[in-house]
Amino acid sequence: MSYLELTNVTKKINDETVLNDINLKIDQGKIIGFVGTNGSGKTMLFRAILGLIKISSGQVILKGQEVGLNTERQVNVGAIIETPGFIKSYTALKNLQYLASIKNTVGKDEIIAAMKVFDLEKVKDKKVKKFSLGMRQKLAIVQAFMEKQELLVLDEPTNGLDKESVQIFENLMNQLRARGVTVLLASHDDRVIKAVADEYYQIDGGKIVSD
Ligand SMILES: Nc1ncnc2c1ncn2[C@@H]1O[C@H](COP(=O)(O)OP(=O)(O)OP(=O)(O)O)[C@@H](O)[C@H]1O
Repeated sequence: MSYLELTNVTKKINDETVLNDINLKIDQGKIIGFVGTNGSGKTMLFRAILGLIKISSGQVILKGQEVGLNTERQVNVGAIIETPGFIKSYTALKNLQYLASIKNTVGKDEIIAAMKVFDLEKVKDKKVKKFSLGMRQKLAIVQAFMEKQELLVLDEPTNGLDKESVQIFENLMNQLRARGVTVLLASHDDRVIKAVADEYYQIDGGKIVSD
């Protein structure tokens, strides 16, 4: 059985079919890209994989467990889905410590080590409200991998990142792959995806149109 398997996944909202009979099999330890224009269904697909929406029909199975709205996930998943919801009056470090306190698997030292990937340890005591868009995005990437999550679901992770930071992101993806982490990566910019993904799929109108 594949690590992640989607079978006939369809999501209808009112009269619109936003995911249309998606079938996917993804092996552990791969970086899989999803490319598509605005509104093609990438975020909705990720919501279905994360169990954030009730799909209209079909099935999502992650590591042998069906993903649903009311099931507690066994797999530790890191995600960036839409605008990261940090507490703006908290510092960067306090935000990450707060998120880490939910599972309580990593402490301050590990969090700071993860921040160092993007040089964020220098601004760890700065409040997130004073962060630029790119800095927030880097913080979102850090929260997605800082607990050594085994699956990362990253929607437009390089949004707002400068060239140098995109390069750091690409290096990070290669390091995570070497550690056996599985990454799903969506972007309307196929450059990053082509640079890091083992395979990628094109999504159009809620359908996978090519791979
Ligand atoms: N809350 C919602 N209610 C109704 N329709 C929605 C909702 N959210 C998304 N949609 C529709 O679902 C479709 C897929 O949207 P989705 O957000 O998955 O696209 P996307 O590929 O992630 O686009 P982008 O590149 O802009 O992030 C679009 O047609 C959109 O209008």
